[in-house]
Amino acid sequence: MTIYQNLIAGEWVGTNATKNINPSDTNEVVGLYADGSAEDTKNAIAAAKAAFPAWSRSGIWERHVILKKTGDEIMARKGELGALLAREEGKTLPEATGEVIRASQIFEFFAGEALRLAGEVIPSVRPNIGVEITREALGVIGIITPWNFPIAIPAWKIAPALCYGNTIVFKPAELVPACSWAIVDILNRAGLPKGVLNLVMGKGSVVGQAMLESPDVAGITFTGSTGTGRRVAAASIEHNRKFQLEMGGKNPMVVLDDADLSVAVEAAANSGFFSTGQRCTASSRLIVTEGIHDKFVAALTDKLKTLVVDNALKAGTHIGPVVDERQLKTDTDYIEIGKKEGAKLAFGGEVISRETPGFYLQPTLFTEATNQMRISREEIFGPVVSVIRAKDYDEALAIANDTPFGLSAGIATTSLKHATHFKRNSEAGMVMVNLPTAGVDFHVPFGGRKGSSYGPREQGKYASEFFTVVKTAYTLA
Ligand SMILES: NC(=O)C1=CN([C@@H]2O[C@H](COP(=O)(O)OP(=O)(O)OC[C@H]3O[C@@H](n4cnc5c(N)ncnc54)[C@H](OP(=O)(O)O)[C@@H]3O)[C@@H](O)[C@H]2O)C=CC1
Ligand SMILES: O=C(O)CCC(=O)C(=O)O
Repeated sequence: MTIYQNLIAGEWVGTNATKNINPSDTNEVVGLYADGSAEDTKNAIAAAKAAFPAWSRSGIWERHVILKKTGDEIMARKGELGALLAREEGKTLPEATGEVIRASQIFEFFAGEALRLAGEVIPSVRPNIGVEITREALGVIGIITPWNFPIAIPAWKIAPALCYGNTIVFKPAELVPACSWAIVDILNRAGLPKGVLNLVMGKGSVVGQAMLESPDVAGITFTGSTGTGRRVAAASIEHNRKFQLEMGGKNPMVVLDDADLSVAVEAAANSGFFSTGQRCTASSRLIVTEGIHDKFVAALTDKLKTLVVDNALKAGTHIGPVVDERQLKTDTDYIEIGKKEGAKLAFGGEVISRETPGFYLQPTLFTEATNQMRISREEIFGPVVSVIRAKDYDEALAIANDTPFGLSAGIATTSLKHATHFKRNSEAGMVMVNLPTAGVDFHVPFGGRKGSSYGPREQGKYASEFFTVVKTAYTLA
């Protein structure tokens, strides 16, 4: 098997490799991907540093063309890349293809943004002096991404970094290197100068750690677990480096007595179980008021009975496998914790076998949970959801906000008064009314509050806040 190599200073390098395994069929090796070293990371950082002066002063048309070409190629290859994503991560083919389309749209969006870079010219408070406010590129950006969105998250970090004139060292999650390799290959062929984008696949504890320790990395954008996020923060403060963290969620969805039952059930099933619950925006706490509680639980349970858990590539599959054995163990451990805590297992809870050997878990619903249980407080990151009773809207809102996280929050209601109040008073970065808590647009800000996020928002034009530094220049006329 050929080894998909790392890209360092414009050269494909690396002979050590790890296997990328398909979680729907563990007999299948998706490919062999380079296992980079700390030395590789240092070389990549040096290459990015050397490429920075020229790229940060490159013309906006050059950046536009490269980003546009990349978006176009990703879209043209959406079927093939969608299948690759489904094979390496376990998302169903329609979900994976949707994610590939989203990555393409992100590149198209930032291709447009490159042509809209602008500053401000304003008068000084002193006579005969002009003031210019501009945004300049930050420098070498370290990009560390998780396994759950193998193409969209790299896209929404790489595209703005390049658009605003930064150079990059990119370390994807070890479990899902294939889509990352593919977009780096596309960008490289689209004409990026050598050293502007460097790919170092390998272990977080080796490649990621070497990035954290380098004084030459001016900014790190990270998505992943809270534990690793804290390491990124501590190391970055040491180097006076800018950093941006997107971490976990324990996102609530409130269902009120006046909700449209079918809207509420669709939103809850999508939020909690699609993408196998492996989304930081997934809703794993359904907070349901007394009047609709029993009807809602019955209808959601009926819906879960119809969902097919199977190989991600198979037509008709609604829920693919869990990403790997370690995450499956985390999920099943939490199911045991939920039972011991006294929550009622209303549906699922079992690991299941399919035609191909993989990490298949039934969608799992607990009822009679309280917000103090560990299953209600800690991010599980699997298809495991709890229903918590609330006596009325006020109590439901209080429970929704009683969490260390604050990424997204949803409400199912037909009341304008409650929807408006919830949008205003939810302590989350993203609020959804009669919609799933997961599945966001590519052109508007993404991010949360409290323990979920740190630093400026990602995506849309708000991304410039992280990827640039502001300069104020005064000139005597
Ligand atoms: N908010 C989100 O979107 C996500 C949240 N999670 C949460 O995190 C849990 C664990 O997932 P996991 O993949 O282990 O998350 P991690 O935080 O370990 O992984 C995220 C990224 O950080 C890298 N990394 C790991 N250790 C270091 C380090 N010391 N220095 C720098 N980079 C490092 C990883 O590399 P490598 O993969 O090679 O180890 C990966 O690229 C999940 O169960 C879930 O709760 C996970 C993914 C996404
Ligand atoms: O819900 C989405 O669309 C994005 C979720 C996400 O970015 C994540 O889970 O990391």
